[in-house]
Amino acid sequence: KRHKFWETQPVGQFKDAGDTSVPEGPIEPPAPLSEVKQEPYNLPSPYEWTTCDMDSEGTCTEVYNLLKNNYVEDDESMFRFNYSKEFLRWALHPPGYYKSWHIGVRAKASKKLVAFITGIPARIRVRDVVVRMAEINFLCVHKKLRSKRLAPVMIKEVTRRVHLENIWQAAYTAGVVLPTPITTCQYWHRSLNPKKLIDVGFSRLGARMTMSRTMKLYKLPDSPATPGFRKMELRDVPAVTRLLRDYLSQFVVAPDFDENDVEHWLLPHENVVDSYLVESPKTHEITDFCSFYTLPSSILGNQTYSTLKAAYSYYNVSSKTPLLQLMNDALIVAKQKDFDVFNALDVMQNECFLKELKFGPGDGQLHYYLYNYRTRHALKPSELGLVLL
Ligand SMILES: CCOC(=O)c1cnc2ccc(OC)cc2c1SCCC#N
Repeated sequence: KRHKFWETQPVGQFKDAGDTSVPEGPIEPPAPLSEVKQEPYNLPSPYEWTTCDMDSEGTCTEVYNLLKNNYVEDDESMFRFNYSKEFLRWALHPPGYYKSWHIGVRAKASKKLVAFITGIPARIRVRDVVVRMAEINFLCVHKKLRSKRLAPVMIKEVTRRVHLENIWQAAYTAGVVLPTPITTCQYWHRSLNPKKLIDVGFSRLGARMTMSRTMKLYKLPDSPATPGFRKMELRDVPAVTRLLRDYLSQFVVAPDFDENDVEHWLLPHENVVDSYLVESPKTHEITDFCSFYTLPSSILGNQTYSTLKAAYSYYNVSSKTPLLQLMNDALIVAKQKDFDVFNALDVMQNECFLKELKFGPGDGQLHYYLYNYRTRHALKPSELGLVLL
């Protein structure tokens, strides 16, 4: 398949596949900042660059509406992601973020926001090397402006602004295959509200199954089973950071979270991220942790329902409580919070609970990519310890 743009970029090229003679690491060296293009790339004449201040209520609403109406849909156009404003502010304002990396494109005449792309800084470890990277996300071009080749110039512009901060690597995901995935993950879905998922046409009644039999199959207890299972609080940040850093050290690619990162990414934030831990009733030691983020989707073309309330597995650590039991408690609290479905990728050790907790495999795949960084060979999903929003 021709990738006119990606064949010009420092990413693993399909033609080099299998060539393990090249060492793991950057594909191109950093350039002196004086050699980085100082002015923005040219857009087609009707359009102009804009920097989106997500702390501005008006701008945040414009970004929210652009994504709500034009962002990623599943292959059957049953759902479209509907990231909330609160979630977008959380996702784009981690410690050390750059407003200049929240890039919009406006139509000069109407001043309407017609496209968006973002970066946030992150420290990502690849094997034993911690690399400063940009996590690229929320690339969105208005439906009416597709195939105008806006995406390549937006990717070049965010890359330029990342280079200006002396960062030369990036991480991103896509539902499509580009040169060249470091790994390919599978989505899995655990019904919490099976009747709604059947009514919207996502799930189907199993053979010889009634609706009431199906609802019983997915029924969960009213409260978590693990003694000492409770919401995470600010005072838990140091202990959760230690627990998470130890746990993530087993994976080939994982974030290098410090306490500031844990406070931002994992402290409960209503309608954005929920996190729980197990504090041993006896020793008061924090032994386990689980978390999920809130990402609703618009349900397209359904008379009865307009929104799917979906929870997405985030970072989970089990050191004393079996991961199966910990994740069943996560399902229980997600159901208590009226989520319709609990989604998880087959990354980290998730495989060990997916089938047993009645997750079903999705038909979508998620490909993970690194920019300007070659890994010796592709990873298995179980070697990946990174969840991007
Ligand atoms: C019921 C299970 O499917 C989803 O939760 C869902 C919801 N919204 C989407 C919007 C765009 C979309 O585009 C790929 C997929 C979905 C999906 S399935 C893949 C995400 C997961 N898990």
